[in-house]
Order: sequence, then C-alpha cells, then structure tokens
Amino acid sequence: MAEIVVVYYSAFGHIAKMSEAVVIGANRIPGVQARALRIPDFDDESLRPVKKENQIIDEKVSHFKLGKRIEDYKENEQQQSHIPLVTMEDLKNADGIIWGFPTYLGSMPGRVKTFFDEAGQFCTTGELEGKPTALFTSAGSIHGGHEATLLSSIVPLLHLGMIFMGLPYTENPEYLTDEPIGGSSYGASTLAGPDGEREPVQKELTMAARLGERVARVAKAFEDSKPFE
Ligand SMILES: Cc1cc2nc3c(=O)[nH]c(=O)nc-3n(C[C@H](O)[C@H](O)[C@H](O)COP(=O)(O)O)c2cc1C
Repeated sequence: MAEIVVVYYSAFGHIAKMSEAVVIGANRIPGVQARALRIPDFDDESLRPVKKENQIIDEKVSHFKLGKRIEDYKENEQQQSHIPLVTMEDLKNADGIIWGFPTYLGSMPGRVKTFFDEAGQFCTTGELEGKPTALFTSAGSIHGGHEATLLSSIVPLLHLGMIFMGLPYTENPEYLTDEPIGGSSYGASTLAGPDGEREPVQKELTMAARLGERVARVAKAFEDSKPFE
C-alpha cells in the first residue's frame, strides 16, 4: 500500500475543500491510501495573520469585509479540528506528499514556511528524497499570485530532494479557458475572492483531484519497483 499525505494550511476553508478533492483523486489509484493532515496556525496568537487588531474597518477596504473575516476564521478552525495535525513522522512514512496553502503576499504563508524550516532537518538525513510531490494554492484575486506562490514553493521541495510534479495540459483542458478560474501547469488552485466568499468550483476541484491521482500513480509505481523487504 502506498501512502499519500495531503498536508495543508487553511485559514478560511478554501484550501481545506481543495484538499478533500486531492484526497479523493489520490484514493482512485488502486493500492493507494490518501489522507489529509493539517498544519495548525501559530500557537502564539500575536503571530497569526488573522486577528482582531488587523481588522481595520475603513471605507477604502470595505470590499474585503474584514470585520466578518475574524468570525469566519474561528468557524473554519472549528470545522477543521477533526483533521489530524501533521508530524515529522507522517512526512517520513509517506510515499508521496501533496502540499496545499493559500497565497499570502504572493508566496507561502509564514506558518507554512516555519513548518518547512522545521522539516529542514530532512535535508541532511535525506528522508524525503525521491518522494513524488505537488502543490495547490488559493488566492483572493485572479491576479493575486497563484503562479508566483506555486513556483516559489517548488524551491524548498527541491532542497528536500523531492520529485516535483505539475499538472499537464493534456490532462487538464479546464485551464485552457477565459473563465476566471484557478489552475496552471505548476499545480492546482482556486480563487477565494476579495471578500473570501467564493467557493472552489467544480473545474478547480476536478483539477485538484487529478493532481492527487497523478502523484498517487507515481508513488504507487515507485513502491512497486522497490526490492522486496
Ligand atoms: C496575510 C494575508 C495575505 C494575503 N495575500 C494575498 C495575496 O498576495 N494575493 C491574493 O490574491 N490574496 C491574498 N490573500 C487572500 C488569501 O489568499 C485568501 O484568504 C486565501 O486564499 C483563502 O484560502 P483559505 O480559505 O484556505 O484560507 C491574503 C490573505 C491574508 C490573510
């Protein structure tokens, strides 16, 4: 059995929904078991990006509905509480790892970078080397940095010696479109909207599922090619 872990961070639930689709896709491959695991927010509330003192209510930023967002954040934290927290052991034991996180300032959230830094120990031990890996993200705006986030996030994965996989055109005709949807050669993505009200649409979820399927197929093939232990 090849094990796939979908490791995600999600403040408002969009990435959590995408992770469900990635798990479903990975589980389509016979002999694969996939599950989602969560990177929790910072324990220290002063480091969290979503907090009351950041929610300045002002005419200029009214389209972001910032006041409402602190309530959404708390609700989403509660809704995701049944998803187990990821550990370093989970990463070591997995045959493939798919990472999902929102776009913050055109790159990965600080909490996710901190988690990668903690996993930096594997650069020297090589325990993640050779595992297939992929990425998905979400962004408030269609021009908010989906591709910048995915591209820059490949870097730590390569430092860890993982084998990066994207989303090929031939398998994903959905992103050859003029519709305002996420998705690119670098990984799956969804739009949250400037006020966070948009939900992932079916085409984005379909691409997320295919990403899971693709990594799972390779992880299973690698597992099958290992010498009998
Ligand atoms: C600190 C912070 C920075 C953000 N930066 C961006 C950004 O650069 N571009 C963008 O389109 N959206 C940005 N957003 C919006 C997030 O991408 C959006 O909330 C996220 O995709 C929703 O995913 P989630 O529901 O899984 O948390 C930012 C949000 C926060 C809290």
